[in-house]
Amino acid sequence: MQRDTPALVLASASSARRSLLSAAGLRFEAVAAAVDEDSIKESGRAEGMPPGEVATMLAEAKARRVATRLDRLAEAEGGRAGALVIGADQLLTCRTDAGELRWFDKPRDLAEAREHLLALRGREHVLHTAVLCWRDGARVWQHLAAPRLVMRRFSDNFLDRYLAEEGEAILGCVGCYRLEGPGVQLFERVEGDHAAVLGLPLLPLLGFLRQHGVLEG
Ligand SMILES: Nc1nc2c(ncn2[C@@H]2O[C@H](COP(=O)(O)OP(=O)(O)OP(=O)(O)O)[C@@H](O)[C@H]2O)c(=O)[nH]1
Repeated sequence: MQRDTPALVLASASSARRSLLSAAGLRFEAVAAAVDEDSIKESGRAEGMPPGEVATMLAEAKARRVATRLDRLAEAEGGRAGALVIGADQLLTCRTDAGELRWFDKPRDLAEAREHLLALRGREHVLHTAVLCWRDGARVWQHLAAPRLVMRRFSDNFLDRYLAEEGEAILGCVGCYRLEGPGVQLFERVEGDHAAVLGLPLLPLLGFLRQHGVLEG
């Protein structure tokens, strides 16, 4: 079980990430990171960075932003800084008929979710899922997973029913699905760790937390 060590913080507003850590029995604080993800993504893409590197850069920006804020607060109150902060990010890419690599963000509304799902139908996409730990002003660990998922050629009627059933719940999901829910019906094949699909490569993270003394071996 977790020892009384420096606080563990998840720099994320993602409910799936929070649920995964809580279900694993970890005690932590969740603090949303106010970073401008779009501009970081655009500059990474403009420099020709691969999606996994952009996801890692975003995960680090989130962890660093929250860690800096918490350390400043702790110092201002004469408390102890040095929380271990977890950052994560997930990017979706899919190759188009023309062979281009299209990057997908979370959908802004259900109409855009429909457009995304039609573009992903019958194809393989990759979820570039980065997780990173930050402490005392430095990156202390990182991991990148890249699960590959193949959507079946579901019918338009199925898609209409799916969107009506799931509704806004999928707007917080980069692929417009919750694999742990009805979203699983979209798929022909899923290769990779389930937790990584949901947004947090949990097993490698738990391994680091044990090695770092946050969890007992
Ligand atoms: N419940 C669920 N969520 C998923 C699934 N696949 C992707 N996601 C979510 O899609 C989101 C990916 O967007 P990100 O930008 O990485 O994270 P976010 O939701 O904006 O949250 P922050 O970490 O605060 O940036 C994450 O919240 C993932 O948990 C899934 O199958 N199920």
